[in-house]
Amino acid sequence: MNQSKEQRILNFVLQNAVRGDPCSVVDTIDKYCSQKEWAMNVGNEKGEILDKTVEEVNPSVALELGTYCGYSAVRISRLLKAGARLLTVEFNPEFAAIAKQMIEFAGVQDKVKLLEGPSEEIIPQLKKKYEVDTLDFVFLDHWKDRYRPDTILLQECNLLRKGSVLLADNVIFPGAPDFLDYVRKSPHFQCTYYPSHLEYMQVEDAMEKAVFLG
Ligand SMILES: C[C@H](C[C@H]1O[C@@H](n2cnc3c(N)ncnc32)[C@H](O)[C@@H]1O)NC(=O)c1cc(-c2ccc(F)cc2)cc(O)c1O
Ligand SMILES: [Mg+2]
Repeated sequence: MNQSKEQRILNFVLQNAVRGDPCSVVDTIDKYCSQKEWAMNVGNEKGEILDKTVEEVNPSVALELGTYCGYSAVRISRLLKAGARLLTVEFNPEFAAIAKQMIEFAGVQDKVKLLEGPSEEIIPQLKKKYEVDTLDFVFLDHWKDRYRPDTILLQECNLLRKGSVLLADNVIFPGAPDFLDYVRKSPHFQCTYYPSHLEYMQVEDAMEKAVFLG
């Protein structure tokens, strides 16, 4: 049976990146996806906005919604301080299997916990099952029409505290208009807009940062 695109991306990393070096894994995925096959990783341009936000927040507990192949899980976890952890959620079993191997090859498996299932089921389990108190940082990169309901769910589950930072990918393309409307109109969020481009393309995209005010 011929390989999936995600399997081809993983194989290219296994053959060309340096085991245990997260930066080389990130760079190798970007090389493959810009030169050979486009894929929906956050990419290097928006990845630098992600890096700056993670460095600014310096989270002890971070959540990612939408792991895909693990590109941003490796990108985020490489910046985490000792003892900090990233929980990343993916409901497609094929993608989760690829991401697990990507994370292990990069050598960040001790910082990353991959949770397989839909965000709407996993978010309500974070406190009791995954021993989360509150989240310092959340990267939203899953189905774009889930950003708003899952942001509300995070609030309902008391997973956000004063200063928790949400960063959302693709708020322009494919777009998350209801999420933008919600956080920008809410008195509980302070928002910042970061214009950028769709990964590996010259198409306009952007990221939105929403800081929870309590
Ligand atoms: C949604 C995907 C990312 C992943 O999210 C998982 N997922 C979903 N919903 C849930 C859930 N509810 N719980 C857990 N996991 C979940 C899924 O299985 C994918 O692996 N991301 C995108 O679709 C995406 C698409 C584009 C894009 C841009 C231009 C085009 F012409 C076409 C597509 C760009 C991007 O930057 C993206 O991020
Ligand atoms: Mg994205």
